[in-house]
Amino acid sequence: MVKAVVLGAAGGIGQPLALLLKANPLVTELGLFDIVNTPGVAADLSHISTPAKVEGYLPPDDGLKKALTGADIVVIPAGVPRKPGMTRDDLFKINAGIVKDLATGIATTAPKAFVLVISNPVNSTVPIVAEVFKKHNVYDPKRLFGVTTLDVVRASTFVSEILGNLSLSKEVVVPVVGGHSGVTIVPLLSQSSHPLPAGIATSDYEALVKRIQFGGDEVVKAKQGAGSATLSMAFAGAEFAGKVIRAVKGEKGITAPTFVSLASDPAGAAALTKELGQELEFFSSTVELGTEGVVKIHPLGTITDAEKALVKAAIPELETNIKTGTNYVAEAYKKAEEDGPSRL
Ligand SMILES: NC(=O)c1ccc[n+]([C@@H]2O[C@H](COP(=O)([O-])OP(=O)(O)OC[C@H]3O[C@@H](n4cnc5c(N)ncnc54)[C@H](O)[C@@H]3O)[C@@H](O)[C@H]2O)c1
Ligand SMILES: O=C(O)C[C@H](O)C(=O)O
Repeated sequence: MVKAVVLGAAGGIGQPLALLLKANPLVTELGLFDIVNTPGVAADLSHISTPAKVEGYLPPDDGLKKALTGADIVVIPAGVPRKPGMTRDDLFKINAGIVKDLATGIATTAPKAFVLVISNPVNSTVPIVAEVFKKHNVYDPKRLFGVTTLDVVRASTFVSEILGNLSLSKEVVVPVVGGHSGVTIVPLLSQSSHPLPAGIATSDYEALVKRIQFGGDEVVKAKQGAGSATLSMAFAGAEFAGKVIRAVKGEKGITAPTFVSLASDPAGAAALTKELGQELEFFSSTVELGTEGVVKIHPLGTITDAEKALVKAAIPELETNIKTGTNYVAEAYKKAEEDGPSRL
């Protein structure tokens, strides 16, 4: 039995993600929560002939609590998307509060659930969830993931395009490490399961790296103000959620790059920290998944000088993003204490 819950389920990502989770035969219950439209989305999905029982909830009458009760895995795509000219950090002001409130709901109702954060800026929203869970004394770093799978999906697609064979894209595996925004997105193309053409021009390699790092901008620009990636994100989110579910059900050897706390595997973190040359609280690296979540954080391994430079360039922004999330929760709790009795 697996209950999956989507928070933000009526949105551009939420709806197709809920569809793909409904199509996953391992999901037996699907809880959908949003501030609008979930009863309609749930009624629609409930007619699909797969095992999951679907329920939609809204905020009145404790909808969040009802959606989360009994949750095994919670995926969060709630929040505002970018418009042209915005960075993911520009979303922080609105999305930080949304994610903090939803994390409070999870901490109080489903503290053992695996939590997959899609809401941007991921480099900051994941630390927000961690800090809220710490405040509620329910933090298990092995169970919290920032979803960076879209970067991996893009890398597979763009590499297979360069290799002239899109049908390869399902098989092409490129570790993408670091974080999920601009220069913090670091594709390790030297470790691609399918090497780039021998003698690829430096300018072509650099253009590919840039396209993977800024693939989100391509979609934001093409949507002309109507939002950011939704369908490709739903595909990526369902892919990652599917891996977590399979691992939790006991399948061995499942790995994926994902943005995790380095406290989730201190031994793996020690090796990674040595490679990075400094400590970071969160980092996206290839992670082995198991029944309790993170089993092992893999090191970067052998990488080229160009990739070392990309990793180095990612670190300052990652550090700032992580601090932004952590400080936000500290300040919110401090303010709540000063203001007196609160709902935190
Ligand atoms: N991690 C990634 O790779 C990745 C990829 C694409 C988009 N995103 C991010 O995902 C988020 C959602 O994008 P979208 O295109 O689906 O946006 P959207 O506006 O289409 O949908 C967001 C949904 O969240 C809901 N929502 C708002 N406040 C809520 C709350 N307090 N509780 C529950 N639901 C709430 C809205 O009602 C809406 O239905 C954005 O922050 C976007 O930047 C992340
Ligand atoms: O680009 C965005 O804002 C959405 C998402 O993070 C993406 O990578 O497509």
